[in-house]
Amino acid sequence: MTNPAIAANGLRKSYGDKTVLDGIDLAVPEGTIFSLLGPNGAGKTTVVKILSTLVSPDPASGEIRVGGHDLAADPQAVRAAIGVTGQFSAVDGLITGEENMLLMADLHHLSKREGRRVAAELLERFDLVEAAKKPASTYSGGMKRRLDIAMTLVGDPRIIFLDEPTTGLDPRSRHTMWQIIRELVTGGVTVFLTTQYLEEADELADRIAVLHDGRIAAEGSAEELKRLIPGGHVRLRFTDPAAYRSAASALREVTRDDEALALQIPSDGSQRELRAVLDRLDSAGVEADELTVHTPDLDDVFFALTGSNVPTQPNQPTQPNQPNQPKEAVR
Ligand SMILES: Nc1ncnc2c1ncn2[C@@H]1O[C@H](COP(=O)(O)OP(=O)(O)OP(=O)(O)O)[C@@H](O)[C@H]1O
Repeated sequence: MTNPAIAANGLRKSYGDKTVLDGIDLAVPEGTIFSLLGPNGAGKTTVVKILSTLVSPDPASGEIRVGGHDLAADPQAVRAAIGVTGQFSAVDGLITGEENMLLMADLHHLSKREGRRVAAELLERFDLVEAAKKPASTYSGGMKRRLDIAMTLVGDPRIIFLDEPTTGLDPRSRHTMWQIIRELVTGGVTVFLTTQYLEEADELADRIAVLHDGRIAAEGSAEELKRLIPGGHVRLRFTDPAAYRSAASALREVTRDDEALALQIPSDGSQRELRAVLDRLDSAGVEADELTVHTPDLDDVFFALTGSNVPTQPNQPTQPNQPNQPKEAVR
């Protein structure tokens, strides 16, 4: 990587005797989306605050460069290169969306005329023209996030930190936000995205780092991370204990769950492997009551790496308008 947008070595941060970041290395190429993934309290916001100069890293940290500038030596240059949105939003609810934008333009020392031009263009781009004259406190969650990003773009940053940009949004707003993020990157911006949602990282990120216990537990593309863990499996469930026992002895390499009367067989989910399983069941004269094919996803990676499930959200983006499906229990 010749010129990473963000490069951090041995990033450390403790509060009192609590170590939040225990020496993490990050390298984010320009014009890519990097996702820092971790559950509540993992330290994602702390990383964003450090990289955006809001909080100092511990002195024992190594070199940190953002936008080519040394964070410790030239924080001012770092601030000029970046935009930050998220949990510590800059939106002022008491004034209108347009006034928020103009205030931002003032902060960036744009002339009145240029400020109005940029504000109008961004309000249009983020579908906020109709709401522009209304107080931001009346905006929906999705509109506030869009206004927040629009305000960040007033300064034309090359690197944008998005701290959990879709937490609490409904599926439609979440998809809009994903589209906005993709467009930012198409325009050459580097996005540093924190999220608790595996699906979001899978959907957007070129590279994903899993933060766990103050360290990066794994890093790679979604595909690389999925390859880190054992392959998929077929799960068979029975209601008749005798059928369950016959199937267990007829099949090879089964993992038994005697309580649930369920069998798990390693499988790549291919037609050939499925047929082999079904042929063996047929030969044994047993029929499963339920058959499910499970291919590994980022959830499995997260589980394998951290031993805990990530929280799911009320409406999963892949199944808009449907209740959340329970995660498969057998692993
Ligand atoms: N100023 C502070 N003083 C003391 N502890 C802090 C401070 N800021 C953060 N922490 C602690 O550091 C840990 C990481 O917090 P952080 O906000 O970075 O997590 P996070 O991964 O962003 O979680 P969330 O998804 O809840 O925002 C938490 O245990 C938090 O309590």
